[in-house]
Amino acid sequence: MRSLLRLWPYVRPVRSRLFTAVVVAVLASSMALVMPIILRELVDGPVADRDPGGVLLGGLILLFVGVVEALLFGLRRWLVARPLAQVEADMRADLYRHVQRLPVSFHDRWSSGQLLSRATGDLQQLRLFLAFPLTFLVVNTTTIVIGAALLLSLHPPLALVVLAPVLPLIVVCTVFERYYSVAARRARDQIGDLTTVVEESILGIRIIKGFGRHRSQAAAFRELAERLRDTEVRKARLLGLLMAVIFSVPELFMGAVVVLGVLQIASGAITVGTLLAFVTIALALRWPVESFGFLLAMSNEAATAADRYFEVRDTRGPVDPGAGTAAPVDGAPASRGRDAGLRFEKVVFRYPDAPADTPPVLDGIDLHVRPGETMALVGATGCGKTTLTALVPRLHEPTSGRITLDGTDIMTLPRTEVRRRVAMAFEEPTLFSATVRENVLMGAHAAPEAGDPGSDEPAGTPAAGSIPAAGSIPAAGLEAELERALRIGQARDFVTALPRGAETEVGEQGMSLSGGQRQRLALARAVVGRPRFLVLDDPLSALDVHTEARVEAALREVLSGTTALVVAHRPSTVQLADRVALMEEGRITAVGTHTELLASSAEYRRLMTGRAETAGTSARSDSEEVPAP
Ligand SMILES: Nc1ncnc2c1ncn2[C@@H]1O[C@H](COP(=O)(O)OP(=O)(O)OP(=O)(O)O)[C@@H](O)[C@H]1O
Repeated sequence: MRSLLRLWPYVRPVRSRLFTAVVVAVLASSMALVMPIILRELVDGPVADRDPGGVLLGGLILLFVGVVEALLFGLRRWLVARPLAQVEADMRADLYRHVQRLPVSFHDRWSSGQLLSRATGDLQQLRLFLAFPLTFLVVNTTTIVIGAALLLSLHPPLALVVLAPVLPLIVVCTVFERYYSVAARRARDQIGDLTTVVEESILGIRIIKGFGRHRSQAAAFRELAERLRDTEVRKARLLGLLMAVIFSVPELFMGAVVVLGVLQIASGAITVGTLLAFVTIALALRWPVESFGFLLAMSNEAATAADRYFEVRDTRGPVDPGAGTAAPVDGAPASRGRDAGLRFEKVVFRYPDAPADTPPVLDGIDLHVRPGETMALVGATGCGKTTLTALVPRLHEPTSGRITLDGTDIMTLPRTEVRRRVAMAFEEPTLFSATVRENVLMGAHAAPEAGDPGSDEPAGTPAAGSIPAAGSIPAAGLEAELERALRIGQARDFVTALPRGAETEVGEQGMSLSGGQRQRLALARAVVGRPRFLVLDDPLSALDVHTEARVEAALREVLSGTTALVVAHRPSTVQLADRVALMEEGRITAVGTHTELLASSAEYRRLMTGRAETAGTSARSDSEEVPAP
């Protein structure tokens, strides 16, 4: 009940329709109880008196009552269909919005399948509950109470026999509820796990095919599907048991009533019409009683679905201390002092779910990227480079220490403002199923929405397929900016060659493009808004040498006007930087120019030359041949 009561804020706007629908359903059900009374009058009156006119009239009245019952049930459906579809849509929209705002650490923990199943199956279950069990639990209880009162008024001793199983049935239902809710929760979680496997297999179909893993993948799927099947069978068994009790026990008592009733007629205590009315009312109560089994089961499923839905909704992102504060105006005095640029001060970071006794991923990072400077971040794989870059746009937040943009602590700025100032391109270039233009212009953020201070997402981030907002660039300049960004990403040629140019849809995750093409669009997206700060996580890794050289040449133009932190694995990318920071096991161990570090750091020499040798590109990257930036 507690779980289901939480639906009230969504149900409130449609409460009058829902209430009307319940009243209409009660009226419709009462029609079924009126019929036996008419029947009694018919049998004891016109039928006993052999009056054909009376029988015809009685028949017509019965027909009329039946038609009214059908119309009322139809009206009930009409009343609830649209409002409840709206409730489902509102809940889904709220869930989507909430999930979009939750921090990256939440998404690291939650599988996509669990989120998908909550946004689809669980919400459908809730709509079904509001449309059906909620109404009929009320309607059937009312019908049973009215029916019981009618039976008691017709013949109290027989009525007590019919109603005798009510108490034992309530006990059985309570026990059932306890077991069924456990199985229902397990089934819904297993559906979430299964959805994750299906989603992963579809997204990773190339890898599965490439490695011939379809059999093992199918086996993994089958195992999960069988587990779900077992849980569903358990649910069916529990429901079957309940239904067997609910169906058979009243039936036995019905049999007893018929025998006792016939004896009563024989002794002249009641009329045939009274017994007929009695039995017909008792039979009319059969469905309300029998339906309690599956109504309870559906309510249980709905309570589980509500729990799962609110589990996500109750997850709070970290509070945004900067939310609501006015962001300092760009170019304010602080930005011109010694604090200008991007500065890390004693930054320590540990992933939220990391065991407490493990060392932090970043341990006391002190680094200053001066305004207009490009700093390359070089380090062995897994040393924490990506993690460090993710802290700048506040995808994660430092465990301790601080990061400043032009002297302002990013924790005092609203997230939307941080992300307006900082643009990113990741090694894995994610595109959305939208056009090239929409994907690239995503990087042009709109001004933060009023009343949206705590959002984890920039206000201008569009949903996949929607038209992005581009607030900081005037509409007239948008075309030119798109052209410029595509030119820097060396993407103009291939975009022009696409069937509809920049208006071409790139398909789900941009899979219709090559890895290098996706990377170039992601780079264009990062530079499109002329960001003040640019964070690039090895953004050229998928490009061939010639394209990489062309992109680098164009990128120099952008980098000269921005403060940039660039994760570099290759000497050629290092060439873009003014200085290089060497990272080892979560610490910055050296900072200097490429030449200085080559001369002073054995680890740096190893990374620059060793990488080249294993990659077989020693001619390009041998330390002697890599020109100092
Ligand atoms: N979401 C996460 N949760 C927990 N630990 C993580 C998470 N992401 C990364 N790590 C751990 O943090 C460490 C640093 O990872 P990170 O991706 O920052 O390294 P990197 O230097 O960028 O590596 P690469 O050069 O291979 O991209 C690794 O040990 C990794 O296992």
